[in-house]
Amino acid sequence: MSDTTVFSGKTILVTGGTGSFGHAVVRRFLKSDIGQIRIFSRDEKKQEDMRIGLADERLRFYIGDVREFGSINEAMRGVDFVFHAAALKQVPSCEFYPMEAVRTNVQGTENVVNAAIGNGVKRMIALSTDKAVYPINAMGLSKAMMEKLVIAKSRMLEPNSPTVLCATRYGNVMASRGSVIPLFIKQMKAGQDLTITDPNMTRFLMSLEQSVDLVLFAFTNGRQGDIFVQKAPASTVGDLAEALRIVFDKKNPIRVIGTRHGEKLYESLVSREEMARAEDMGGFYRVPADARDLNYSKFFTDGETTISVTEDYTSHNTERLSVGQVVDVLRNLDYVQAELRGEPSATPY
Ligand SMILES: O=c1ccn([C@@H]2O[C@H](COP(=O)(O)OP(=O)(O)O[C@H]3O[C@H](CO)[C@@H](O)[C@H](O)[C@H]3O)[C@@H](O)[C@H]2O)c(=O)[nH]1
Repeated sequence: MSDTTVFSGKTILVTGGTGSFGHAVVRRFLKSDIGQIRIFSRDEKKQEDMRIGLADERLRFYIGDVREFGSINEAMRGVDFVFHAAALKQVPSCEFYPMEAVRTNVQGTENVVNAAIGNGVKRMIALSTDKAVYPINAMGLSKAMMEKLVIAKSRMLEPNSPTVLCATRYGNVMASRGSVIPLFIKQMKAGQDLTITDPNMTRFLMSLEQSVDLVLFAFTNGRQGDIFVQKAPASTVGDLAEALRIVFDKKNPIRVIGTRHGEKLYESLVSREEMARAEDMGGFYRVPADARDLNYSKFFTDGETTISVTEDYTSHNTERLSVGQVVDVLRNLDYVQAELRGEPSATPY
């Protein structure tokens, strides 16, 4: 890791640290001369598996729930940097239990932020999703509120506050647990039809490693209340299925099942309203915190002329990968390589 000097001897805390992102970020940090990594999560079994699997004395495990201020506050003592990944992220479960999404994603984040401020943490990066932009499902809505909360809290901090609060947003992580790539592979291997919702539906494609890159970019470049997005290519679901059939040399028929509850034809990573003030940083966009203060004038009298002429940044208008390009991307994924070698359960968590 190139950021060795920033993290030398420091203590970081990862909420939701036993999940896919947690594993990826921890593996990255263990290559550096980090002082201590604290994993904060609810599930003791997953913590035990991680402790045994990674076997590194710099790891510390904290059982707790972001919903309980006391538990996160205790884990935050003496911490320099926080990566806040704990969340309810399944669209259907949040849809059925929206208050559970509020409790974890909104109130839990408030606890994390308050504990970070109270303990003089230097940087706190919260992980959000493209589903928080123009949200239509409870998961996205709760993540949108999480972002608003981070920004509102950051606005209330003194300019010289030792704590900087930021967020990152990313799209679908390829081959993550329960996602469409493992599903299609399972269907192909079982000789079943590939169940496609809508062949023209698009999603941003990102690897787990890129999600770590994004969070570290936010870490290095973040100013108070910033939201960071990494530019990413997209593909249609139809092309993704076709590419997987090529990679696995299968001819399973396609069956169109229609759009599922709570899902969109395409996702937006940056809204039109945000694009009007976003800073293009090459591979990334920085969306600075809305500078309106509590005198409210900009909510009522001072408008923004550029908004109407700007487009949002979506999986429909970003770089579109061809089937051949998706094939190349898939062949590079560890998960796909393991599946091709016939090593199932390549996702360790
Ligand atoms: O049987 C299926 C399942 C999915 N898809 C499509 O494949 C794409 C990706 O689907 P999926 O991998 O399920 O991702 P999303 O629905 O975009 O979101 C998933 O990934 C998010 C980020 O990890 C989670 O928060 C959500 O709960 C989870 O549904 C979408 O266009 C789906 O319509 C199909 O065509 N057929």
